[in-house]
Amino acid sequence: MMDERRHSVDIPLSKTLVALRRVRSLRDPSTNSMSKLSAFFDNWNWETNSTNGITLGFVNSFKEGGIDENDAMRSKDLGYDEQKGGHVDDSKMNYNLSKRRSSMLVSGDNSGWAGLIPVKTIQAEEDNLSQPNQDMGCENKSVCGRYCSDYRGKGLDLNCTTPSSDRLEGAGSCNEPVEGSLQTERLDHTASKRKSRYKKQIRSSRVAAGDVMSRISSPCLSISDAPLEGSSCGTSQYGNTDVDVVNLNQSGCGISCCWSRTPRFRESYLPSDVEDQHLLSGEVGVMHMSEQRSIWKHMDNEVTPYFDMSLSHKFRPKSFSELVGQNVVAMSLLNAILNGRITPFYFFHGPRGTGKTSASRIFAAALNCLSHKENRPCGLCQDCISFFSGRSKDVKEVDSVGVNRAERVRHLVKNAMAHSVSSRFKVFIIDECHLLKGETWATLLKNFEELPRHVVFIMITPDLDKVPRSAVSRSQRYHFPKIKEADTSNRLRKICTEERIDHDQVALDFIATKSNGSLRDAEMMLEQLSLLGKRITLPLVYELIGVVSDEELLDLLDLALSSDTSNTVRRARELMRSRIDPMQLISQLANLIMDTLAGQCPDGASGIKRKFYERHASEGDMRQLSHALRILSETEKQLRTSKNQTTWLTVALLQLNSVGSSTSDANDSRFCLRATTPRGGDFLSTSSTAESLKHLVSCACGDNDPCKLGVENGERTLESIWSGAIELCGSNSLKNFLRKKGSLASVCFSQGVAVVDLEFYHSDYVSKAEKSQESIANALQSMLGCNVEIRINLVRGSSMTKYAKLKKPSFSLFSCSRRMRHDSPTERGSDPSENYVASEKPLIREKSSESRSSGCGSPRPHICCHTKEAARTARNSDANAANVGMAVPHRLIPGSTPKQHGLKVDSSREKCGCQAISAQEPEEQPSSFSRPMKIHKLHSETSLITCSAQNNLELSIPGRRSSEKLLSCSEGYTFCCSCNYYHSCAGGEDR
Ligand SMILES: Nc1ncnc2c1ncn2[C@@H]1O[C@H](COP(=O)(O)OP(=O)(O)OP(=O)(O)O)[C@@H](O)[C@H]1O
Ligand SMILES: [Zn+2]
Repeated sequence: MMDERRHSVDIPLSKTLVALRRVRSLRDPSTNSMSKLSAFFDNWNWETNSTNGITLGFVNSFKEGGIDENDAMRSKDLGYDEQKGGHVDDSKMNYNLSKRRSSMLVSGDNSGWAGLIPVKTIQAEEDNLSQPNQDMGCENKSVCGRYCSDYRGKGLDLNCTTPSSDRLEGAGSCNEPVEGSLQTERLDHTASKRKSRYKKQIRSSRVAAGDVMSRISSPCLSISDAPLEGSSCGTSQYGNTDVDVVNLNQSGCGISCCWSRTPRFRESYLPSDVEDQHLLSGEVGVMHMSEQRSIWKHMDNEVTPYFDMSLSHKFRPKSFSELVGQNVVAMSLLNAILNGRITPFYFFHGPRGTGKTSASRIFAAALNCLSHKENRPCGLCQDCISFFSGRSKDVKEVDSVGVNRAERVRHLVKNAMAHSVSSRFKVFIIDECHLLKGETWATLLKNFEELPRHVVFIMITPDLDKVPRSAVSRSQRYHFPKIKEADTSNRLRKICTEERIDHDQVALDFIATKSNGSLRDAEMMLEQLSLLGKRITLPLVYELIGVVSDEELLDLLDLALSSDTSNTVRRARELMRSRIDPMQLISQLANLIMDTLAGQCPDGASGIKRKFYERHASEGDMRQLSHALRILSETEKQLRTSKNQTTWLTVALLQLNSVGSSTSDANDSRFCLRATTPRGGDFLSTSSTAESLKHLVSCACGDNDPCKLGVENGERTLESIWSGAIELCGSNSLKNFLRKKGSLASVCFSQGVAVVDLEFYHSDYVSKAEKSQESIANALQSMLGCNVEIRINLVRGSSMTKYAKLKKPSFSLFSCSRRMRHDSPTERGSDPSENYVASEKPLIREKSSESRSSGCGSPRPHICCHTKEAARTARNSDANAANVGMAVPHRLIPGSTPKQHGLKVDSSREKCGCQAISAQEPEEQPSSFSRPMKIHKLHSETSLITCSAQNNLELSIPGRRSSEKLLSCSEGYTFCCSCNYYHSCAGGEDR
């Protein structure tokens, strides 16, 4: 038509010529007619202009008559400015084109762009699917992969997008014909490049075609089957319930239900919905990616520039077989359908991103699928097509927020009661149903019994506990567990292959690990990484998500477990200063330790990791690691509320090496340092608890004669601690006194408290020390960095001979006198009626019998088993002892006698003036003792002891006066703290 209105835009000549060539190339060589984009380009007019060269004009061939408002608007949108009449920015033009097309589509305006590319033309192109034709203008079909195949699978030979690195170029050549034309100059330069790829593309196109076939089992819409209902497909069965999502398809369709019209932001405003929206629209065959993008812009108030679908939307499963890692659920749901065992209420619950929403849609489709085959939804039948194209009137996704209003839920129920339009089932999918109010649930449940058999509610929630029990108990519940790492990893690999994302498998594995069972999270992470445009490698993943590499982690853990305090601090600070989140670091350390404890070296673990596992396989290491794990878990809790996470994490790391590898039981963190030699010589100085504890650790880790090593280390450490503590004492006289007259005999760590034994060789010194007890305790506390309980012991007979006697190796090793042992009934022996209170067992053992008697399987003699309760009691007891500043007796192990230990036994009590009062009930006999006890009176002071020949029990009498002595008894021998000798007292009678 000559009077057709033309709107012209000036573009540079070179571009125009290339564009012309390009337009020609769009013609089908056989018919010489414009194929895919013919209608579109038929509406562009190319003309020369004397001043501006060639002008590209838009011909409104779809309007008969002259200018109308739309035309004017279009011309404006195209960038034509009559006043200026000059060149218009290409990008602006393209943007306006998209925008305009979008608005026309959304508003149902068929007169303009929507009509430019008749469905028939597209349909015709469908036939050429397997013949990749450059002339069709889609040179990147092969690259487009899933896109092309998907759309073709749906009978929509829409434009293509090029994922990954080819995206931009693809966009130029495929998605945006106009843009493509305008940019052809650039593209032309790359023509040779494209040519070389052409062969590849042909091959890939075949793959794409194959993909269509492979997706036959998926519910893909085929246009030949699809009734293109246009914009007037009837009134929604749901009427104006208004409970639906925002209905962008305002063109009169009235359908307010669709396949993926979830009202949540992430659903509503992401590309898959646009895909769905496009499927919803009457113009299914005419929408191009550019148009989709325009819609996305429109949907997002034209703020967010979308260029592509997110991976998680692109790869949303559309059949049960595509659901990853939910085989049980999928099979169960499918069988329910096949056996006709459908209930009105279903709950899909489980962690986020595990496929609940996808499964609910698949289930809804399968419920109405008309196929007689087992593989449902077939994607081919009438119902599947209308469902997947978003035109199903019987499946509805309900916004849980929207439905929360009373009138809406009533409306919903009313609609549910109505007959389904064309399908067998009327399905309501309510996502995030835990957000429903009580009254909404009440309304739903009130009508539950009356619901027709054809109504199915699928309620989705991540947390079933937040849903009323009354609703849950009436429903079938399907739990969607976290997706296994292997499944996630496989899925990611598949996506990478389809999307041509260059990757290292180990990086994908790591993403799978970090996604915590959420496939969506994994896909999102992959997407982020793919956007970097680099090969996805492990370091890249580390960098993106801020985790520490294996090497760094193991290095740090090794330092922390060793005594290298300064390097531990330095390394930890370095890591956290650079990029690592302390919480993340703790979690990684914990995972590493857990793997080591479980003895699992993951397949594919790095060499360095493997070595670490091998290095920490001994029993001592295991104990150390399990304690480290406890420290980390406590720190993790602390970090959650702490503002200074870095500091506290560093503190925790420093504590890792304080782990009692000398502890025998994971429940008890006690360990002990004990001096074995008389004090004297130069004392080593130490600077920190960690430093002092390293000796202990090395003791426990040593393979050769650990006791000896432990003793030596312990000795050195004690000296260091003592000298350090003395330095911290305020007064010089106290310093001198402690230096000359006192020594540190042992330090026992238990439950964060250090029980310190100090020894003095004269009672005067003891009393002097008692007077300065507070200062000494403070100094030791500063030195050890933890709470301290001190016990001031008198070592009688201050001669070194006596001292040396007490320090005989076999004895001194176990002279941490407050070790607790709570024997099991079998260990205790015959009488189960014996009522054991938290008892303290002598820890003095013969070296030879250590491994046998320790009960914890440890070969280390200074290790024994403790229970928490025993430890607690011991601490109380120790505290009491410390409070009174009394000497603590040494203990004997069952079956041994003092003589065997080279200890003096005083058979004539008169020697020290001890008087044993036999057969006298104690005034404060604890009820827990079932056996009669003997009370011995030593000197004039009353002490309570137990004197059972079989059991070695010691009483802790609450409220004991300071004058009372704490005694112990072993195999009938009692240690008298007054005379420092053992007395025999078996059965209350001296032996
Ligand atoms: N089991 C799965 N199989 C395949 N893809 C999955 C699976 N789970 C999640 N995905 C991917 O994650 C995306 C989101 O899944 P979906 O919405 O079904 O999860 P969801 O469990 O409903 O999550 P939410 O609880 O957050 O709603 C899907 O588009 C898909 O790409
Ligand atoms: Zn079907």
